[in-house]
Amino acid sequence: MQSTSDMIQPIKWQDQQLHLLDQRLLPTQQLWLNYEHASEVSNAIRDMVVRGAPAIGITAAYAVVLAAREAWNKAGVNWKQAMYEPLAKLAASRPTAVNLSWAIEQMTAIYVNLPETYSPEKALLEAATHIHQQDIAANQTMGKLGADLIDPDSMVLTHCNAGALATGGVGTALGVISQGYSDGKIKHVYVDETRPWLQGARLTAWELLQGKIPTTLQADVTAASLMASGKIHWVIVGADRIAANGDVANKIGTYSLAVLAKYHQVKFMVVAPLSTIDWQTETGKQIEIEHRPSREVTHIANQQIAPDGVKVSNPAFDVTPAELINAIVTEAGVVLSPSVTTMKKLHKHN
Ligand SMILES: CSC[C@@H](O)[C@@H](O)C(=O)COP(=O)(O)O
Repeated sequence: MQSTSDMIQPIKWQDQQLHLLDQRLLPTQQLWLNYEHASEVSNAIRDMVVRGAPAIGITAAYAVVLAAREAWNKAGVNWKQAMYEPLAKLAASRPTAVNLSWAIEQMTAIYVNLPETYSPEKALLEAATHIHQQDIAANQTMGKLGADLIDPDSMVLTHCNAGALATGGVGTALGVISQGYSDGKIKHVYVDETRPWLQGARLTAWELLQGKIPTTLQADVTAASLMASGKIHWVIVGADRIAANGDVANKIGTYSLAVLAKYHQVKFMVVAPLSTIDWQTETGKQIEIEHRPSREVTHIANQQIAPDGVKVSNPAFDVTPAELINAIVTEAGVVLSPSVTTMKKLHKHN
């Protein structure tokens, strides 16, 4: 499989520290930041040093290890109580990507059963590493399952960044695209720049070029005329949270692409691990949408582009109704025409 991730691994645990590739500076600078304190990792997630739902979940799992070490050093046998505050801050760092609370729940389920009388660090590091490895394996499986749905010589459009930078492995949407390219299913990828944070221009275009996959970057507003020209066969995106009925929260602009795709008879694929499915949330209407600072819209690369004092709306995500989606690809299988009923086949795997 042609991989865009041979050189890209945004999250590393080394020398008892968490190392994150600062995604705010890509593609022009590659700077690694080191973390020893859980509260600093919470700030890193909030400030988008690391972003993308699965990557946020993996980072959070390692942050729980740091929180446990600090709790043990500070409170000794009372370390479990001392975990509450740092984990509450971690859980609040970004609200929409469910992988964050999923990872904290997985780690909590481990630590509640650990003895109080010795350091929890080793056991929790094993659990965090397992979450990381699981995501790498899920990416590989999803890549194959998604690529199998695509006809040879297809052209695809992707939005935001759902690649190696957003996950532990080759990526979700970009995992399918990499696999599809090496299988001869995909011959060209169009990438939305993804205003306002420009994940597409800064991250996805960079990853695809490293994988030597033929790529065209375009302004988000180009999608309609591109589809009308007949050049796009699939839109392939990731997800931040999938409700039990198959509604999908993903980067703002995903919903408009799904509406456009329906109108132009272009197929629409969502690729996400099981950790992105929130079975407690019945429909997309209940998903909390993060609103981010105005400055992301009024400025580009620290350059002001809007008048002082203008009112700004900056929702980071939108919800695509299940009825606009042709396939949800997970590591446990593909759900075609997602709905409450068809999604049920995945539930037994969670
Ligand atoms: C595999 S990542 C899927 C999503 O997390 C991705 O498409 C996305 O919307 C990321 O948003 P971001 O705000 O950059 O964290």
